[in-house]
Amino acid sequence: MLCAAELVACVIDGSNLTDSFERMLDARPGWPDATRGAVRDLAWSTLRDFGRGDAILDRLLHSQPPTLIRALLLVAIQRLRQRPEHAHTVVDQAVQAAATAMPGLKGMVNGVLRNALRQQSEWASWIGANPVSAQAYPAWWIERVRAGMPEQWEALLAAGNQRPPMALRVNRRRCTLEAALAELAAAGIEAKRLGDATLLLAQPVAVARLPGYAEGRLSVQDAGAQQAARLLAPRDGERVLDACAAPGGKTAHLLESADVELLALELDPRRAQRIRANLDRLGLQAEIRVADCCDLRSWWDGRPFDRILADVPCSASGVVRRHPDIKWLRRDEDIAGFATQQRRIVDALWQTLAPGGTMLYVTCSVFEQENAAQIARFLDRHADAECVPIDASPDCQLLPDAEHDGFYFARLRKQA
Ligand SMILES: C[S@@+](CC[C@H](N)C(=O)[O-])C[C@H]1O[C@@H](n2cnc3c(N)ncnc32)[C@H](O)[C@@H]1O
Repeated sequence: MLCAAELVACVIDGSNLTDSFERMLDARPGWPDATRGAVRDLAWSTLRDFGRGDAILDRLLHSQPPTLIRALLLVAIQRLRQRPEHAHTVVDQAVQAAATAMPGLKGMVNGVLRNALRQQSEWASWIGANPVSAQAYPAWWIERVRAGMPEQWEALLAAGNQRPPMALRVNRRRCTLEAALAELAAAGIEAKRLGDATLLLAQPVAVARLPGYAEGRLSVQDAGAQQAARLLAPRDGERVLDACAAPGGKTAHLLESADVELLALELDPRRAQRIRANLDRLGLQAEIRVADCCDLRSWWDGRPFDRILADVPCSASGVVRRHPDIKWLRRDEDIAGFATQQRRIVDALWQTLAPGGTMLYVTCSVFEQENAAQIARFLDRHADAECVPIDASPDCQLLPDAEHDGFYFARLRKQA
């Protein structure tokens, strides 16, 4: 419980959750999968519950404790809400954790949690008293989604508070879907077919348990993310640019789909290394370059691309259940910053697309400003661009559900 509280405290202090967890794992190489999973589950569930633990604590605390102790109380309250039948164990674990981290505050933690338990029947009304704790999102986020999707906003917010599904992509160069399903079944892993190369697991499992993963027959990739290669639909012999490529999930899928000449660009050198590792595992080849895709002079040789994947940096609001720290770390004004960055990227990349070529614009966002509004402005600026419909619509906004995360896709064709 203390490790989960440390992760929550890192996020409260402004750090990225995934990076903080990776640092924690690096410092504890011997941790078994079960311990990693338990710490992850506790920290991630606590952070998904944005504002709910605070709504309870604010009624019980008379002064602000140090961040780590507040984080510990949030983790304990989340656990108490999830597992009320284990209340005494949860309180004991929280008190022990406090005794280890800040012995002087052990009594306070004990007192607050026992007081909380005595008033458990009030929790629902405390949480329901304001929209932030009721929905478990910051107020600005609720407003943005409500304005953009007046009919779906509540379902959308609720979906972002669930545990995410786990989907796999079968590397069709090395394995068939049927063979992968049979291998999973033999390993006791239940899965169902979602698409030509997509499997959805009944329950998430540790990657190390996946048969064929190390041998490159399978990858872990959300089913929504797998739509990108289907929609860009590269053909053998084409020249393809993956402009924002790391960690390389979609790069690999494009290379599994057709024999293309692919250039993968990535701004962050550390993240770019992950593209190489992914491609090596899957037996795939591409040119990988560390570059700012907007700075054409630094990387473009002037030969146009037939297809471009622009999987641009974004708010990640469509994958918030996988990255719940973004509810805590993002600010409303950040969204305009992402929109500006996205605009620079698509305007630069458009110059490198061949006449008649296709650029797929992708975000994992559910905010209109980064999606449909961004593309409407792009079409205003570029008279030679048109949207190629996706399933009879000009674009496609996938909302997160039990099968996939939230993504936005717009397929743009340059006039020949
Ligand atoms: C949404 S992620 C890409 C995910 C990736 N396509 C995949 O499916 O695995 C966006 C990536 O773009 C990179 N990026 C951001 N700005 C960039 C730029 N100007 N040029 C190249 N890469 C950039 C980020 O570092 C990040 O790795």
